[in-house]
Amino acid sequence: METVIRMDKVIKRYGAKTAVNGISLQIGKGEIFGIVGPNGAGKTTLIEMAEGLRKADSGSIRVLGMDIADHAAAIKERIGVLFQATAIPPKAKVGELLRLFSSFYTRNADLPAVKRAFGLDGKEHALYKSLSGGWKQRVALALALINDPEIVFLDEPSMGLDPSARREMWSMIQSMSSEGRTVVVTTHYMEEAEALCDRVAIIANGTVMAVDTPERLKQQVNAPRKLRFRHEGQLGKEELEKLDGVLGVEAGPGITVLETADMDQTLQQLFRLADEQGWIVKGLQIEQASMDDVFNEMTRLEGRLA
Ligand SMILES: Nc1ncnc2c1ncn2[C@@H]1O[C@H](COP(=O)(O)OP(=O)(O)OP(=O)(O)O)[C@@H](O)[C@H]1O
Repeated sequence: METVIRMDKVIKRYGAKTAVNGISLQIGKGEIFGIVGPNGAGKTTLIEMAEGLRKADSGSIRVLGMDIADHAAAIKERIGVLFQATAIPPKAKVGELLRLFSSFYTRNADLPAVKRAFGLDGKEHALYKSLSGGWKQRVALALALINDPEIVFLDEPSMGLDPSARREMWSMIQSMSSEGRTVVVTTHYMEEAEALCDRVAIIANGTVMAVDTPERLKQQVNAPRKLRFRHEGQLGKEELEKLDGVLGVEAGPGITVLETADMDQTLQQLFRLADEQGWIVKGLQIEQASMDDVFNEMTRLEGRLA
């Protein structure tokens, strides 16, 4: 895959605070790449350095094959940025905003197509400030595409949106990617990273803790997994607690949940025990680690290293 963003040992300090501490990342053409991390992890600083809005103290950032330190103007022509609501003139009408932002670039998208894509056809005369949060965000996304960018940077695109507006936002971001654009998105929401992103970098304290697909991140994490099953016959809670790897047992009426640190061992021993005691395991479900588990594990690990 062609690399469109390459960061090498990037460092950014604000006085005594090191906000980005030697980050190296490569992002491929057409990827939806997520950057997640707790508050103050350095997400905005990182993304704004790649946009050319902040300067790195050391290391290099190449965007579309050019060094951002030398070619910021040329790169800005070819990237799109999600403007925060506060950066958009509130008394402007939607149509005026689209024309105004178009005038900032020499290269322009097909405006009617952008309006159609974001459902803004009937909204040209609406005042930006009169729109709901979801519609404001549609306008901001349309503005981010106004120069037909190859890469779109979205810093917290679904902040403050309700769940249905958030889902609409996801599908608009997916369309950007299916048009061949690369999308770099920061988020606090692990479920968003999982639903949307091809790969995710988890950052904490200015450092990359892990980069991979959500699926592989979940497989790597050492979080306890759950085994949920129904059973026929009398089963002893104490014996279940003694199985290798078991951390906890919730034995409700008809349903039992085992939390285990060693799924393979627990599974084998569970069936052996059922056999010995003469009861039957039914409807067995294995609950995977979630992206929240991944996030908690990675940030906990970072706390231990810091
Ligand atoms: N302009 C600045 N001057 C001084 N310190 C800053 C500045 N911008 C960010 N910081 C500090 O750098 C660290 C990283 O901030 P940054 O905004 O990049 O993190 P973030 O991961 O985007 O956080 P959030 O999720 O809260 O937006 C924080 O400790 C923050 O206080």
